Amino acid sequence: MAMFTTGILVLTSPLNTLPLRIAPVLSSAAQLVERTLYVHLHPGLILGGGNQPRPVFIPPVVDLSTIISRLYSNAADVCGHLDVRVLLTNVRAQSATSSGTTIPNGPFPRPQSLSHSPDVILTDFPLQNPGQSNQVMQCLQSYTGHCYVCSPGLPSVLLHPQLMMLQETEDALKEPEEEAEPLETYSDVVVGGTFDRLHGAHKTLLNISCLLANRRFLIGVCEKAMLKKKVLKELVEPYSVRVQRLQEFLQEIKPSLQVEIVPLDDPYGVSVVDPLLQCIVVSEETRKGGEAVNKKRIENGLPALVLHEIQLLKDAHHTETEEEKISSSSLRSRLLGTLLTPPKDTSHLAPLPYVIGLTGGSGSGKSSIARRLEALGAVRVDCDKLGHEVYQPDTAAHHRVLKEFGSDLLNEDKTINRRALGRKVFGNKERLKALTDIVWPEIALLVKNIISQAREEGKQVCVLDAAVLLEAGWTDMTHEVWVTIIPEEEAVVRITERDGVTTEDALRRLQSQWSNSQQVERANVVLSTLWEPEVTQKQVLKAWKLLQERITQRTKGDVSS
Ligand SMILES: CC(=O)SCCNC(=O)CCNC(=O)[C@H](O)C(C)(C)COP(=O)(O)OP(=O)(O)OC[C@H]1O[C@@H](n2cnc3c(N)ncnc32)[C@H](O)[C@@H]1OP(=O)(O)O
Repeated sequence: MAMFTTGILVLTSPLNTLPLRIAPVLSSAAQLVERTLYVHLHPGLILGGGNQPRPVFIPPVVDLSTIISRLYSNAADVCGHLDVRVLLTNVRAQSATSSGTTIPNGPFPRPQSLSHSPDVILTDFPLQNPGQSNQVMQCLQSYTGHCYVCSPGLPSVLLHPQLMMLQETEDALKEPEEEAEPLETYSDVVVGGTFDRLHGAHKTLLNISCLLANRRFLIGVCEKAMLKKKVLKELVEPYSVRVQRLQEFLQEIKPSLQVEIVPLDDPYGVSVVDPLLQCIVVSEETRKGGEAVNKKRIENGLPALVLHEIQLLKDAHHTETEEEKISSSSLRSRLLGTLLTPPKDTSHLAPLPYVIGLTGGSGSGKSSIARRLEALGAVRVDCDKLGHEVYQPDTAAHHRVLKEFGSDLLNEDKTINRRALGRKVFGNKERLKALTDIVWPEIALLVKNIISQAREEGKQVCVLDAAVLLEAGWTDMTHEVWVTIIPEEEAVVRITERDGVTTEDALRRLQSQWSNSQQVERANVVLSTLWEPEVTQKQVLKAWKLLQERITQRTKGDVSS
């Protein structure tokens, strides 16, 4: 059970033993800290050795970048819930300052204030003997207080007092430590990316870029035009949110850097015109993009950038359908079926049956999801079908539709030719509105009757399977809105194959409905039928399980109030 919200972990193990210690140290830290774990690197720091150690600048070396990757990769494996941030305030190339001039490193700056105030200090420093513990903790508090703004008397915890670890360190120290290989650094460094839901791989890229940059760090962040091909693009966080997260992260990681964040509308952005840039940081996947940037720079008469490649982090928790690397697409797909935004106030509705308004573009698989929910116990209300019922001959709607759209719509058996009616209204906003003004109130009455009947029968959940629930303003009838999405190209293929209509007709129909993004904005839960049926089923089971928990919580609340 975690006892603290935010911790600072001061890592003191020498660079040659640190890699082995990271995973156990992070696991121990994760048992104490529940939200943010700042990591301060000071390899070889001696605590409690007589002299009070002071923070000093340490040079960027190749091993340090390996440690950073290892830290984020192990953090993703052993403490995925923690927001880990490796602080580089104390890492500086000998000759570099924030202005880029070449003077030797000055004194260590004033203590840095952190956005989350720490409530515990942790260290991997091994005790020489158990009696030394108080002295080491005092030393740790004083050292950390010189680096970061901390409240006085913060508790400190020694994570590895075990003799076993001490032995291991001593053994390692007996081996001659190799001279650390310096890392080539640059005044101006650039990276590009979407940076959706900042994860360990992003943080590695950003931290290593900060390690490489002495003066300025330029980041191109993908705007809408660059997101078209992304999986579940509708769930990508808004540009402003992504930028704000980056700014907050980088401000803490290396406050001395000049950080510039610019929108990226094409794969190159300013990287091909900025003469001051020296290095671009890429991954195995984006190396080709980096090479393309250099080609353009040379065409533009600018020097090529050094390509610094970092390794992609593996995602130990990835499922069969997800990518092996840590990726934002996997994070987005894990959101499917979960509650993205809490339900609005629905005190005007009877608490049960709990009504889910399930909507989504034509061909998005909404009805197949509704049937899966029905199999789990929900009452399914098929609004398309109810819509067809209101056209029955000798009903008010039948007469009004013929009056409005012409009697040429009549089949021989006096029923309305819906396909022909569809051709008249889909793609023509005014005509469609004329139709829905007639039929929506009628369909809504039928829906309300079914919900009342479900209530009388003691049913817990009703699912309104309604293609244009949001457009019709029917959210007032529902406790939650669930939206199914698939890319438009896929929807067109499904519609043409299923309904035997042309691509143009399919597109016209889709354009008569709200876009995926507009629907997702109003969704409490999002689902997608883009993958195999088993994947859809897993999402539905997850959504159903979480829904049951919400309903139980609500009913408990109602009973106790
Ligand atoms: C609020 C609601 O969602 S009620 C349910 C939707 N019904 C309506 O809005 C009533 C108006 N629409 C209609 O009466 C019929 O769709 C007609 C007459 C236009 C066409 O009838 P049909 O050719 O039998 O087609 P059908 O009713 O199966 O609809 C075809 C597709 O258009 C969608 N659609 C239906 N109405 C609308 C509408 N008003 N706007 C946009 N798309 C619509 C349907 O959801 C369906 O797509 P999907 O099954 O992939 O989700």
